[in-house]
Order: sequence, then structure tokens, then C-alpha cells
Amino acid sequence: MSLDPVVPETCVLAIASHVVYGYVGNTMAALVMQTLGCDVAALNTVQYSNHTGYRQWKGTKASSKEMQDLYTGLKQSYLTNFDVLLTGYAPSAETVDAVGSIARDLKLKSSMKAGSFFWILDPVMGDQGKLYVSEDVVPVYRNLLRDADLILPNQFEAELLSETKITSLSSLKEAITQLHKTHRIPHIIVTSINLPDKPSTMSIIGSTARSDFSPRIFKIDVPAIDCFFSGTGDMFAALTVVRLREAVTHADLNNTKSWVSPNDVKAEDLPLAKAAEKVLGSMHTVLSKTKEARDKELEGMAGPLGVMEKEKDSEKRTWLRKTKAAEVKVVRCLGDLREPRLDWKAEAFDENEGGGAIEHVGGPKVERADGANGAGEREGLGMQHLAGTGKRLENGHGKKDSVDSTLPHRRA
Ligand SMILES: Nc1ncnc2c1ncn2[C@@H]1O[C@H](COP(=O)(O)OP(=O)(O)O)[C@@H](O)[C@H]1O
Ligand SMILES: Cc1ncc(COP(=O)(O)O)c(C=O)c1O
Repeated sequence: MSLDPVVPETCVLAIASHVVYGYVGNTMAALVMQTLGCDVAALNTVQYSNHTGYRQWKGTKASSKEMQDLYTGLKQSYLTNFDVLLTGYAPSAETVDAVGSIARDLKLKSSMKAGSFFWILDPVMGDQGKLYVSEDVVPVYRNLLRDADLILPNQFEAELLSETKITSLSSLKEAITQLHKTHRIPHIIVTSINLPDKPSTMSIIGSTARSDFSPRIFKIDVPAIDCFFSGTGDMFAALTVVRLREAVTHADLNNTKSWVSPNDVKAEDLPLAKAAEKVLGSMHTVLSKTKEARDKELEGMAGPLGVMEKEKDSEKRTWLRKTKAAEVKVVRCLGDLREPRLDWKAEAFDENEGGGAIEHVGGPKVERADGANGAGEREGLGMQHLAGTGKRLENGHGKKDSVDSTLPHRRA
């Protein structure tokens, strides 16, 4: 395996969460981008002991002032020559706003040179019909959209941002069209779509706008792995930075505003589509290997109860062990980041596929680790990782959080 960098020199400012243990947020994204040859400056929005899927953690959130201070510190020493800004989870409306100020400042600085700065915004707000940030974050994100080059919402976030209910592929198309037209967003990828006629598939749907802001939509299907992982959104975003930069360089669009292809380029041939194929190729291998390792690890928990499971708080201990076993094995799979499988291809979008319907919350019903299933049990959950998609299988509890009942949201 060659260790040469995958991308031309790329300096990235990554604004997201940090965890001491495990791989989510910047702890995931910085590793992925650095492995593939990017310089990464990590500005952390929270510092937690571990990700919130464990349902208990210690740590602190940065204030918007602390974030602004760190950015001012970079500026005063001329350390802001970033080619790409990648932004993920921020814990409040004020910190999301601070992210917007930083982005606008970087954008302004590079406005004389087309294509010299690109902002990828993952508008982390919720999933599966539930918010895990406060409601006042939503309009702040809507305000930021006009300055972003690529956004990576999931289906629920795309609904919130476009103010369009997504219940079918045609309403998904409408939402994407709306986001391009109203907010002038050049590129969009909606992650994790579940089509009811393809229960074992996860799809992503992407689009790069034409010059009149009409959409060019492509779709990629990948097999869903029957496990919930944390950090996959951040891994997806980080790989997208690298693979899009690579594809855009190949298409000679580096000096074009927002790296937008000419109007005659077909949806499935877009650099965004080519990049997404590689992103999904790497993700699938890494997640499959993680699932394999996790299953092996959990085999030890089957059969007669071990000492740990006999303890008073055995349910909690089991949960913690399962969550730990599903930490993405990214450091053991660096070769798969560098050399992705190319088995899943972008295809032209057909809005009539699957009868056109998309299940809004959940997707296919699956048997969960705790034996619970069905929408009724999701009610009143607040937001923790919900069952419904294959992805959510191991993480839905169907009960109020017994570990830290002050956590209605997936992320605090
Ligand atoms: N269980 C899974 N099986 C297959 N792919 C998965 C699974 N979970 C996550 N992924 C991959 O991770 C990507 C990001 O997913 P997700 O974490 O749901 O994003 P977001 O954080 O934006 O909701 C998906 O597009 C998919 O490629
Ligand atoms: C603090 C924090 N940041 C980031 C993430 C990653 O989220 P995703 O799985 O959407 O990438 C998590 C997931 O639990 C988290 O707890």
C-alpha cells in the first residue's frame, strides 16, 4: 500500500466535538483526514470523556466566546490559510452562530480567488424525527446555509432546513430543489435514506446545482449493516473532504467558484458522485470489519452470565460493553480508507422508485437487542439512538434512559 498523500496539499479547519475515548466528532474526522494527507486544525466544540451513545459521560461544552477566542488566536498569527472548513456538532444556537462567523470570515478572506475555500457543513440537529439540539438551533442553521458550499443533512435535517416534509422520493427531490434554489447551496448530500422496498439497503442522495440552481440528483445504494455505529456521520464527512478534493482536482475545477461542474455534466458523473462512491466504499469495509470484531467480542457475553452480568447494575454494564464493542475500528483499517472498494456506483435518480414512498421515522422494522420493536415504544423516548433502521438495531432501548435521565437528547 502506498503511503503517498491522496490529495493535493489541503489545509482543513475542523470544528466538531472531541472525545477522550473512542472515535466520533473531530477524534474521528481528524484521524481520517490526516491519514489521507490533509493538514488538520481541530477546534473542539465539546470535550467529553466518551460519546453520548454510552448514555453517561463527563466533560464540558465550549462557549461561543471560547470558540471565537481560539479562532482569533489563529488569526493573529496568520494561521488561517484553510482550503476547507468542515463543521459538525455545536452544542447551542450561540456556538452554531460562532461557527457561522468563523465561516464567513474565512470566506471573505478568500473571496478574491475562486475555489480557494470550500465549506462543508454537517447541520447536526437530530435524526429519525427527533431533535437532539434545542429548537432555537434550527433557524440559526437555516441562516448559515447561504454561505455553505456542501451540506450533509440526514433526512430529518433536510426536512427541517427545507421546511418540506419528506415522505417520498418526489418530496425528497422537492426538498433538495428547495435547498438549492432558496438558499443557493451548490452541493447537497442527504445521508441514510431508507427505501421501504429495499429494507437491507441504505441510500444516499446527492446533487450539485446547475447554474440556474436546478438539481442534478444521483443516488447510491449500499448494503445496510445490522448494527448501530457512532461517528459514522463524522467519518462520512471527513472522507468526503478528501474524496471531493481529489475528484475536483481531477476535473480541474479547483479554481471554479464552489467547485461546481459545467451544466452539461450528468448527475452520475459529477465529482460529488465520484467522491461519494469512494466514501461509501471505504465506509462499508470499515463498518463491516467493525461489526465482525464487535460480534466476536460480544460472543464472550453470551451463555451463562459472567461476573459482570451478575452485578446489580448488569443491564447498564451490558449496555456499556455493547456500546464500547461497536466503536468504529478505524485505526485498524487505514488501508481501507486509502484504497476503497468501488462496488457501489452512483446512478441517475428515479423519483418513482419504490412506489415513491419513504418511511419517515425508522424504516424497516427490525428485532432489537432488547427484544422490543415497533413505533409505540419509540414514543416518549426523547432522543437516544432509535431502533428502526438496520443501523439502529443495537442501540434502541425503548425505555427511558436509566443511566442519566437528564439526557433527553442523543448529544447533550
Ligand atoms: N449500519 C450501517 N450500515 C451501513 N452503512 C452505515 C451504517 N451506519 C452508518 N452507515 C454509513 O454512514 C453514513 C453516515 O450515516 P449517519 O451516521 O446516519 O449520518 P448522519 O450522522 O448524517 O445521520 C451513511 O451514509 C452510511 O454510508
Ligand atoms: C459528542 C458526539 N459527537 C459526535 C458524535 C457522532 O455522531 P454521528 O454518529 O452522527 O457521526 C456523537 C455520537 O454519539 C457524539 O456523542
